[in-house]
Amino acid sequence: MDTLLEIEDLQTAYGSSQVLFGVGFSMRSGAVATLLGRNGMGKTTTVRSITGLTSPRGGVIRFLGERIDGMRPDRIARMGMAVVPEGRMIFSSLSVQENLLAFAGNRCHSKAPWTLDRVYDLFPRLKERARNMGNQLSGGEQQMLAIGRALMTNPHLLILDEATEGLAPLIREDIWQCLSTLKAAGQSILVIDKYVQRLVALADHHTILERGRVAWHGDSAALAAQPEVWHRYVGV
Ligand SMILES: Nc1ncnc2c1ncn2[C@@H]1O[C@H](COP(=O)(O)OP(=O)(O)OP(=O)(O)O)[C@@H](O)[C@H]1O
Repeated sequence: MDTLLEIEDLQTAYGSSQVLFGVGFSMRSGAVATLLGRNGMGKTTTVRSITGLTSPRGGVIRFLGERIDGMRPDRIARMGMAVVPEGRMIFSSLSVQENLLAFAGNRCHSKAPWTLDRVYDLFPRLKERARNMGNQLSGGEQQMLAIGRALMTNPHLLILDEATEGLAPLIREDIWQCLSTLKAAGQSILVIDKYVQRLVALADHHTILERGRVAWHGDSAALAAQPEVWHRYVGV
């Protein structure tokens, strides 16, 4: 499998406050990777650095073999990176269907691209709600819509930042199931979340951040075998 994302020695700051101190990890195409760590450890800042929302002060980020550190967020998105951000950010005054169509495209030139019908197959609930406005949806439905909308861009890499935050356990399980389906279909996914036990079953590779540095990285078998690592760095 090809390397999809490579991060080396990432240094990111907000003004004079440095948050990332040499973060590095890489992801292969088709893999599901996680970024784990307690609140405030730098996960969202890492995502903001990768997606171009916050320019890193130092380090290298390569996506599809091309350097993207310092590149504008819209250009990075057009290369085939889609983020489901914390807070979902769906358009409340557009219908479900309009939200899904707003960013439709085939950025990874897939032979079997995501379409409205395929998204509705993945999330039948969205089909039932197709004509409802974004602000009429439950939290779980909004999350499904945010994921569906990201898929409609046919991204090489899908990034979910705290996608299950605030969701009821059953709805959260729906989201995990959806990610399993996407993984089986070969979608590369970077997941930021705190449900280590569930992520060990879903993902291939994990990077744990502690105060802006990589505290641990390894595969699911290694993480499953070291629950003390979860307790120490993720607090579960
Ligand atoms: N816009 C900002 N300006 C200044 N400091 C910030 C900003 N955003 C985040 N920080 C600080 O950077 C550090 C890392 O935050 P970040 O959001 O990356 O952590 P996180 O691991 O994603 O945590 P959470 O799960 O709480 O979002 C924290 O100390 C936070 O207070």
